[in-house]
Amino acid sequence: MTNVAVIGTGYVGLVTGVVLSEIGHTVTCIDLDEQKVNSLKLGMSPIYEPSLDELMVKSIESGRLYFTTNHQEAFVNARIVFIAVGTPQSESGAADLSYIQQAAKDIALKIVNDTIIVVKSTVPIGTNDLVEKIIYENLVADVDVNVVSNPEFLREGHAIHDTFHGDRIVIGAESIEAGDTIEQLFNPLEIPVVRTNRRSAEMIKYAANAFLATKISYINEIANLCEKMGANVLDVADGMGLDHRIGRAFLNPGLGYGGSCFPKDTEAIAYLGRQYETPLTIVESAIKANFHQRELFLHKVLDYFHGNVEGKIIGMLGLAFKPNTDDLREAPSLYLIEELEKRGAIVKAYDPVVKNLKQCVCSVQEVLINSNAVLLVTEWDEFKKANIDNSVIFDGRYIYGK
Ligand SMILES: NC(=O)c1ccc[n+]([C@@H]2O[C@H](COP(=O)([O-])OP(=O)(O)OC[C@H]3O[C@@H](n4cnc5c(N)ncnc54)[C@H](O)[C@@H]3O)[C@@H](O)[C@H]2O)c1
Ligand SMILES: O=c1ccn([C@@H]2O[C@H](COP(=O)(O)OP(=O)(O)O[C@H]3O[C@H](CO)[C@@H](O)[C@H](O)[C@H]3O)[C@@H](O)[C@H]2O)c(=O)[nH]1
Repeated sequence: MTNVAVIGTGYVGLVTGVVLSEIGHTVTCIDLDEQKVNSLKLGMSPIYEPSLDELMVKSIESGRLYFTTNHQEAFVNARIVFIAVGTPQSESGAADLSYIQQAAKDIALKIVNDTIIVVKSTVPIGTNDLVEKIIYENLVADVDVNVVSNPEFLREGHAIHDTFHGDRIVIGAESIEAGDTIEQLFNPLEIPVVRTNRRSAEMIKYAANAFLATKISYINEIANLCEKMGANVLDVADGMGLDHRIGRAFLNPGLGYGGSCFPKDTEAIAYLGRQYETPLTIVESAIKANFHQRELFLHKVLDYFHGNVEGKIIGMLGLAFKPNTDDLREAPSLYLIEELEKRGAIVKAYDPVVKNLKQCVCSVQEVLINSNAVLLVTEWDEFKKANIDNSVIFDGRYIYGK
């Protein structure tokens, strides 16, 4: 079993650390955020993710999972160091690599063993090369370093399940031995492994996310046409999805995609296309269609009130960008709240997990009572069972039947 360090304890770093320790490795997770590390040490996860807390506590108690803010402490025994820091969108649309660059410098200054560095963050093609360069330029100890790309495919809300039962593990390595070591690390998971060079591995991640985002934008445009033509998009999606070449997954129409990945990753790959003068016109269109979908929904609501929502009470069911998470990054709810309040509406919202916005109320019932209209924004199971009979509902996720 191997001694591993993980830099970054967000969705990806924390889940990676917990799962690696669950399959027998000894893992130390590092984060700069002291408050986060203190709560993690007590077995409290800062994010809402089904079964994460239980597994985390189990691993801490078994003595195979540690947390620290001190890189040196984490690296002293580590043979493998994962980088799982954020790669947010910068103003140009490109991925902001400043956290990655800082992590590479931290590694260079503080590792003391021959180490394999695994880049798990979603990064533009060529970033693993950059990480290797930064490390070798700043390396203090006389040690060997290999950099391996291992993009992550987990979904929020299913993170633990996806890590144990992923469709594939992608390992992009220039050194066969380093790639073999990472493959062995994941061996107990018994998930099919795809071996490539580093640049292909980096591309697989962006190409997969952009494809899924495009699939969503595609069905959303079909849904808009269905509405005008008397077709039922859910029947259409079922009929299309039974063709195994298409598949039913990611054909759920609605308000479009949000979250911390699709919006920024589609922008980042589109940016690369422009940078390398190979425009990704399909992805560019998917991005535009996604934004249009939110606008269209907003305009349906405004039209219902003849363009004037001043003083109207608008109820909102769901705030998180999707069910089973508390993540609000790029959530359509935030766009809708801003646009409606700007026009003088009073928004009251209920989400089973997100409780910290000033619009939050305590129950579905509270949303339904007295609202002039109700917007279904996140398809939590709880809302599927709610009695909505007497309300004007704008169903942003097509959950209320065909
Ligand atoms: N969230 C997802 O579902 C998901 C899935 C697959 C891939 N990804 C990718 O994985 C990466 C991480 O995403 P996330 O959602 O886990 O990020 P996050 O923003 O939730 O967490 C990143 C963490 O890294 C810490 N950090 C930053 N720089 C550091 C440093 N130098 N040393 C120690 N800690 C540092 C931050 O304090 C933060 O806690 C991104 O590239 C993202 O695109 C995310
Ligand atoms: O048929 C669908 C499926 C999803 N969505 C929306 O798409 C967004 C993303 O959903 P999902 O993919 O389930 O969640 P994420 O946690 O963002 O996961 C995506 O992004 C991660 C980060 O890169 C990847 O690791 C995952 O494989 C990829 O699915 C959400 O707003 C969903 O509401 C739809 O509108 N229709």
